[in-house]
Amino acid sequence: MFGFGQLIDILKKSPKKIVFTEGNDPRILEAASRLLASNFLHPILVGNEEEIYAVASESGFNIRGAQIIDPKNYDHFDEMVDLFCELRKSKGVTPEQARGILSQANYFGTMLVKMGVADALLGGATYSTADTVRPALQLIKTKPGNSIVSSCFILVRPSATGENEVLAMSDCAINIHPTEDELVEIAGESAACARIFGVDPKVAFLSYSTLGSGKGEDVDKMRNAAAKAKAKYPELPIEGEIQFDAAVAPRVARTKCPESEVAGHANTFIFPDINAGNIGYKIAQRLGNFDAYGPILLGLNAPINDLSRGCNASEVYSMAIITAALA
Ligand SMILES: CC(C)(COP(=O)(O)OP(=O)(O)OC[C@H]1O[C@@H](n2cnc3c(N)ncnc32)[C@H](O)[C@@H]1OP(=O)(O)O)[C@@H](O)C(=O)NCCC(=O)NCCS
Ligand SMILES: CC(=O)OP(=O)(O)O
Repeated sequence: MFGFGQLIDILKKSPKKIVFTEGNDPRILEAASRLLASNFLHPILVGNEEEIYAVASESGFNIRGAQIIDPKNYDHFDEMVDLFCELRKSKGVTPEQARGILSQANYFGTMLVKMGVADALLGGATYSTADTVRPALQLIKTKPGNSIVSSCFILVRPSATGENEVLAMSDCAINIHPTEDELVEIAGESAACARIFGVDPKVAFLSYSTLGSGKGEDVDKMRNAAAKAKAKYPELPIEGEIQFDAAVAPRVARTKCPESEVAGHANTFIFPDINAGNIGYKIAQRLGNFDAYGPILLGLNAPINDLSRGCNASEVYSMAIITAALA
């Protein structure tokens, strides 16, 4: 069963440094003050020191002991510029352009991870997902063996049995129109992510159709992706194409696809595109009383994660722990 205790235990054995790109956001400062009060995850705040301390003191958060790095007077800035130019040489970036780009906290923070100054990064409290993720895609790149970076939300809600109900939803944040093959990769990565959070994955490739009840290109895409995923991960219970009600409600499953071992019990949901995924996870979060952790980036070569701009300090704290523990 998923509990933050296990992730904190991992960090206690091997404390990590996490960089926050929005160092002067009150939600980040509240989370940083909580992290500083324990000793398993050390925050690095990007921004102007005076400004950060002013916001912290106005908001009543004690951030004494936090490392603050200001791109404007970073000792290793020249070294960072050189490395950036090397990494982006195929794009013909000049040192002057690099200096401008690296004065932005999202690029600067990502380079701190690339240079090994920080182990992990969390951003997106005010930066959009695109602006948080793009530097990572450009500089950190996909893991060997992966063709794309994608993402997963872990949704957690207390259930009547007292155990948490834990679900995984993908890709709600990165790939706008994933292809069949990308959906297969997203499913494999999401199932692996779900397992980390104690879920025994049962994967549903979602659609407006269940096993041929509806027709159309989008139905074909989810059916073909599910078939390819079954062939690629024979050990993984997979169903698709399948509607959400048949995926989660045993009574509906008995009517729509009685033979399926996944239908009625799915817990890892693959959405056809980002429209469905992003709307879907936010409905679960805002109307279904699930806590939503993510987007957790999958297939990226270093632990960097995004926040929703609607996040609160408690979500920042939890996402910081998730990000660093998965490092
Ligand atoms: C992720 C995203 C920002 C990338 O878009 P982009 O920056 O316009 O993409 P580009 O095609 O210019 O690619 C930029 C770089 O990222 C890489 N890239 C783009 N998508 C990628 C992916 N899914 N996986 C791995 N690398 C990717 C490209 O190869 C390129 O690398 P290069 O500069 O070294 O050649 C875009 O897909 C997006 O906006 N997704 C939706 C984000 C969003 O709004 N989510 C909703 C809220 S959570
Ligand atoms: C994940 C997500 O939807 O991010 P935002 O709310 O910041 O757009």
